[in-house]
Amino acid sequence: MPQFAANISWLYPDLPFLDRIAAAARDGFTAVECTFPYDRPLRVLQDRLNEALMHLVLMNAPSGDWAAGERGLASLPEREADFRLSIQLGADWAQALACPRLHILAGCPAPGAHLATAWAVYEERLRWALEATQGSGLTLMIEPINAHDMPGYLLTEQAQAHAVAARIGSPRLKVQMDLYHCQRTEGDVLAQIRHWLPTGQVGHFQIAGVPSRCEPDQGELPAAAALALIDELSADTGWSGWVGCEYRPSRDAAAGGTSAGLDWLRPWRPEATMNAP
Ligand SMILES: O=C(O)C(=O)[C@@H](O)CO
Ligand SMILES: [Mg+2]
Repeated sequence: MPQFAANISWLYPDLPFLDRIAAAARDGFTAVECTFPYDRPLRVLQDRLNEALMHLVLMNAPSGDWAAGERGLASLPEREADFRLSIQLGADWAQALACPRLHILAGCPAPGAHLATAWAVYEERLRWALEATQGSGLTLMIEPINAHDMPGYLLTEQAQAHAVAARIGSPRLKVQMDLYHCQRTEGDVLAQIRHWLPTGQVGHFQIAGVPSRCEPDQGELPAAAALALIDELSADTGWSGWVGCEYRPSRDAAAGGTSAGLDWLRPWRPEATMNAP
């Protein structure tokens, strides 16, 4: 059975960030993931995770000036010092929160930038990050992201990410396969899962409906078939990661919010005590 993590940067939007951990626990989740936890007190975050008996399974390293349009620093030649600091800070927080996976966003090279240089910088920075976090137990993640949501983002296709991971060749560098981005960019998501999961280079899945990015069963993503395939291939290959629920709930609080929209998850968690009726 796939294991599911609630992405608390996206789910439970009607609650304060820290309260989303307990809300996810009430809905039967045993793990959460998030994007950027850095503006909350670390100690409070630790306490909330412990109180809810919740694992944090994925977070992002700081990714530059988001408000100014930056989406990671890893491929930006002029941001080397800031990139290194972001990895050190991200790794420190991940370790303090017992989070085993740290996503490093590739970044959006400036319009007109020399792309071959951006790719070379990206690989060199990932190698540096692996070296810098050696002994931490952290797995570093790279995620192809679709160009509708993140115009200009360097890493858009599964094959690009897997080629980078294969060239670097570290068991601590894995691909974060977000089925929403994959379906929007490349389509044929079942064939993509069948192709890439057995490589051993997929370290985490994420899921959302396409194209709305709402509940996974809304829209064109074959969510149930994708999860069944992950289940089947996990049994064949021994893959045992998480599926992050990274979507924008379609129901507002008056209509039951995130919890009421979790019906799509019910077949996969028969043992869980889910709030949704
Ligand atoms: O946008 C996504 O998809 C993610 O997984 C984020 O972590 C990128 O910020
Ligand atoms: Mg994602």
